[in-house]
Amino acid sequence: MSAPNQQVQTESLQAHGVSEGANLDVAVGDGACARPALSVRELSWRCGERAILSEVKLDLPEGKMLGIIGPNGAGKSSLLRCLYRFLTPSSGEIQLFGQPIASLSARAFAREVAVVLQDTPQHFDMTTAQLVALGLTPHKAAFSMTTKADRLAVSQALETVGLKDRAGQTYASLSGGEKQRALIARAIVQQPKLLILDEPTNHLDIRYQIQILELLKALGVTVVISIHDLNLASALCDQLLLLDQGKAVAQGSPKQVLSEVQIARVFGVCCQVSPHPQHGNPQINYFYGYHNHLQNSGKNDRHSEPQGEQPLEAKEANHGER
Ligand SMILES: Nc1ncnc2c1ncn2[C@@H]1O[C@H](COP(=O)(O)OP(=O)(O)OP(=O)(O)O)[C@@H](O)[C@H]1O
Repeated sequence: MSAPNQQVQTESLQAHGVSEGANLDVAVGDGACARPALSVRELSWRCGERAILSEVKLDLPEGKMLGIIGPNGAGKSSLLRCLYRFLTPSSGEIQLFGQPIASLSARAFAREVAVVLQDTPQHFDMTTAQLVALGLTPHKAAFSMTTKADRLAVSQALETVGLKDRAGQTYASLSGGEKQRALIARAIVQQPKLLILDEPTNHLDIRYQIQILELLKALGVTVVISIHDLNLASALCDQLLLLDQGKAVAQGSPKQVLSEVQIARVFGVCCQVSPHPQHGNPQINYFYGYHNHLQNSGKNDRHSEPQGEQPLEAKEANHGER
């Protein structure tokens, strides 16, 4: 299938320094790889009587990017909080390169795992460079001096996220998107084996959403992100884990997870899924005004089996193009 705006798209990519051949590098593999970096076994977390996460399982190969997707309240942040040890699971186990994370000291864990959260830290009087340099802390002895190599690492990380000219500006005065990129630079400096990011594309304009996710992929470390934009997740994540009411209802490659039926069932929206003209992974086009239709037909009854059918009006809207 040829995209009508392919020429424009190619020019736009070239304008951002991406060669035409490199476009195809965005294509996502099936995630099959020998060594699981992260293993989650029957992970459950309860808050009082309420089960927030129920028996979640996953294996993520080294160097791959996993996107955790699901509706509001599905348990995405709770799962991430278990992964970075803010929450202690009620049952189950998390292993990093075969070692239970619960057995690692705080310092060893900080060397292995970097976290970028939605809530920005309160380092109001720090410069951006000072904030990024905090990422070096787990690798340095107490009271040790800042070295030339440290300064170079900070400078390179700032350049990578496009903030080199903000190095001396206070972190507090950065825009929302600049703050987000500064936190990612801090995580890069930390040189983790596992990078966990809670909605890293929040606050970012579309150029930086794409750029930051491509950057995270290019780092070559194992990455786990929670993300709401299903098209972005489809384009750039190697694997997806779809959570619904604390349960993993689908996992695998974007092609395996992002079906019209699954999206209707879990998110209660009607859509058309077709291969993206560039990378071939699912591209989702949402239909508007069908929420009530789905409710009336029971097709977003999350406890019933999917019907595999779109409302008639949605089919008509497809104009037989599928
Ligand atoms: N400490 C807590 N105490 C009580 N309930 C909690 C706690 N933490 C999370 N929850 C509940 O668990 C559910 C899952 O929350 P979580 O933040 O993990 O969802 P999410 O998928 O990240 O949602 P969103 O997309 O809205 O960010 C929510 O209903 C939330 O209210």
